[in-house]
Amino acid sequence: MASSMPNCSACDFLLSVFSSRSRDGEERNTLSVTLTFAQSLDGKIAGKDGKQLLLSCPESMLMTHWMRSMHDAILVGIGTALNDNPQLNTRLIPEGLRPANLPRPVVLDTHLRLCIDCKLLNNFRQGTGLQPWIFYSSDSPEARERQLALIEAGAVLFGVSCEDGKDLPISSVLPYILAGLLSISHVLAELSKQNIKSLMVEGGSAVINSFLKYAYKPCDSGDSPVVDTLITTIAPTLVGDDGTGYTVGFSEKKHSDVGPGLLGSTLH
Ligand SMILES: NC(=O)C1=CN([C@@H]2O[C@H](COP(=O)(O)OP(=O)(O)OC[C@H]3O[C@@H](n4cnc5c(N)ncnc54)[C@H](O)[C@@H]3O)[C@@H](O)[C@H]2O)C=CC1
Ligand SMILES: Nc1nc(O)c(N)c(N[C@@H]2O[C@H](COP(=O)(O)O)[C@@H](O)[C@H]2O)n1
Repeated sequence: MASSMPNCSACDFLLSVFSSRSRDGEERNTLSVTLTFAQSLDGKIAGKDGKQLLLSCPESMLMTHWMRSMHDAILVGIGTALNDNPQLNTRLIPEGLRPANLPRPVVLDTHLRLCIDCKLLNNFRQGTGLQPWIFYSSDSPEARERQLALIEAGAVLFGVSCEDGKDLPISSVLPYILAGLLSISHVLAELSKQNIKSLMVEGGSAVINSFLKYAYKPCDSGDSPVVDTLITTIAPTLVGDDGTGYTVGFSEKKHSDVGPGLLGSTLH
């Protein structure tokens, strides 16, 4: 893939970030995870009540689409799927340059709330997107109905268990369980089983929190950290306190290869 990328600032930036990592991934033969999102200077990824914001400049949006083209699958949470109705495709790459292989859309949707007429399913039905993979964890009769409706609409479903919150203080366990957060290690293990070698995680805030929580901690099944690469787009704007942000901080552990890149008006 990398060899077919044209000379442009977005591609140069991505090649500089990923060239060493792909060698690592090949050697380790494991799933590589990129966590990436756009934020304001004051750390917000969306406006009040989750209002979708265009934080990336055009150069940075193009970089994001090139980055999508370098991954086998793109993951978002159901909050983002319902709020933004994203396509998670590579349509901003000019047609002659756009790689033929499309990334697989993946949604973490504990209670199977995805709309059957969302763009992800519409694109699949129209032949312009891969079948979305939905990870869920519900066994109620209503969930059974939703399963059938989503399968009929074109989704592929994977049942996984939820995080049990065993590392949390006792007072936080109940709200955590009620939130129904799927086990990230189980989701990643299933994606690996399905031959996904590279995963790009785009958000939203709860999903970013989950991946930051696990970023520098080994999964149950392996020794490597879950997140291999973190790319944050920082837009020169302020959203304010009522905006939506992530709440989990970054670990103090030393990071290797930290570096900035400027594309258009945004820093990465
Ligand atoms: N600026 C950016 O780059 C991006 C911004 N966004 C924004 O994020 C907002 C949506 O964020 P949220 O409402 O927090 O929704 P989200 O997209 O993070 O989805 C959260 C939901 O996913 C489900 N889920 C299942 N397993 C989970 C797990 N292990 N960890 C976390 N969630 C899990 C739960 O039902 C949870 O409520 C929107 O306003 C959207 O515009 C979304 C993506 C990127
Ligand atoms: N890179 C980036 N910059 C922003 O300013 C954004 N708001 C986002 N949002 C993410 O992109 C999804 C929309 O994807 P499509 O354009 O529909 O393919 C949105 O759901 C967020 O995940 N990203």
